[in-house]
Amino acid sequence: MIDDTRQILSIQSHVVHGYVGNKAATFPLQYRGWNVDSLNTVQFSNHPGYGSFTGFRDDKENLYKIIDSGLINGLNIKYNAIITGYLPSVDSLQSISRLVNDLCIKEQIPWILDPVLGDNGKLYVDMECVTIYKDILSTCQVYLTVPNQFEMETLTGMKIKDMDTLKRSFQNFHRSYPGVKRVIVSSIDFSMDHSQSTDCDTYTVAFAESPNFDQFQYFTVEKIQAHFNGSGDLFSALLVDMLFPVVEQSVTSTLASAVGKALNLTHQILNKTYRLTVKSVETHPPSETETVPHIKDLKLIQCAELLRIRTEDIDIRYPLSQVK
Ligand SMILES: Nc1ncnc2c1ncn2[C@@H]1O[C@H](COP(=O)(O)OP(=O)(O)OP(=O)(O)O)[C@@H](O)[C@H]1O
Repeated sequence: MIDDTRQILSIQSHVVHGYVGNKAATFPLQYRGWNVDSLNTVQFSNHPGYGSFTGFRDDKENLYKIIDSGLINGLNIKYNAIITGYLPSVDSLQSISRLVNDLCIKEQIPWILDPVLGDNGKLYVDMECVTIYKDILSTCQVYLTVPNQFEMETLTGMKIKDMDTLKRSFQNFHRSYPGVKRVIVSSIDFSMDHSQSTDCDTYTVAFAESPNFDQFQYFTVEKIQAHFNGSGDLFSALLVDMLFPVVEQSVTSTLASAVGKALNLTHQILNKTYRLTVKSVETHPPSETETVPHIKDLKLIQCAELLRIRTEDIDIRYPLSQVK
């Protein structure tokens, strides 16, 4: 019998309660046939979105030793992919990124980098991390990066207001970070710019790949009227799965089809989470500062059956467009 499991190193945050970071990525990946080596960069009681939390951050020496002496030189593990998310300090971001870059180049491992900087106009890391991420992206070999709109704007130094500025931001990105092969901007909300009379019932998920960052493709996706924690971590985990299916299954041939399938599955999970949370949403309406309900915990366990679907059976439900 052929062992067709794949092996991933997932370097992300951990919460004891809830589903963000490694907790959002591990279960879906395991369910879809991956051996997940999850290296937790922090251990917090819960997502900071709850308003309060306790816990601790691991330091760069520990994280470095676990990867270098433990997993790579100790056990000689060969990974099919490495994903990096939240790293808790400037030091750990710098040293772990260098280590992962060297390893990925030496062993030809695809590196999926989530440049965790912030969301909705706000930085939630030290300002210095922006400089470090810029440095990493301009000097390293990255298979795929998945910034959200705010992160793309921060990394390219320009606001994304419409298709024209989005196009320029992809061009700027490629000029500044030529070693990054693929970029997917996970959710662009043109209605955030109140001077634009765009409809706010949809998101745009846009992507471009080397060598041609002068053109990009995008899906227009219907918005669920809620703010979810962990959706980005879930989406990048599912993307990895769609990009590297087991050899015996039909191979997902294009970035567009991998994005389309990952979006479909993400949305089914978010929709089910929304439905299952609706009762408590009704009893806990959005606060005065929020315009939509804040759903802090994905209902991943209740969505287990959704995760069983074979990659080739997942439809691409959203319209795909291209800008040249
Ligand atoms: N309210 C929503 N309605 C529909 N889709 C959503 C919604 N929120 C997130 N998504 C989907 O999940 C994907 C990833 O979410 P998002 O872009 O918000 O990630 P993120 O900002 O990195 O999130 P986080 O870091 O909080 O997990 C998006 O591409 C989008 O398709």
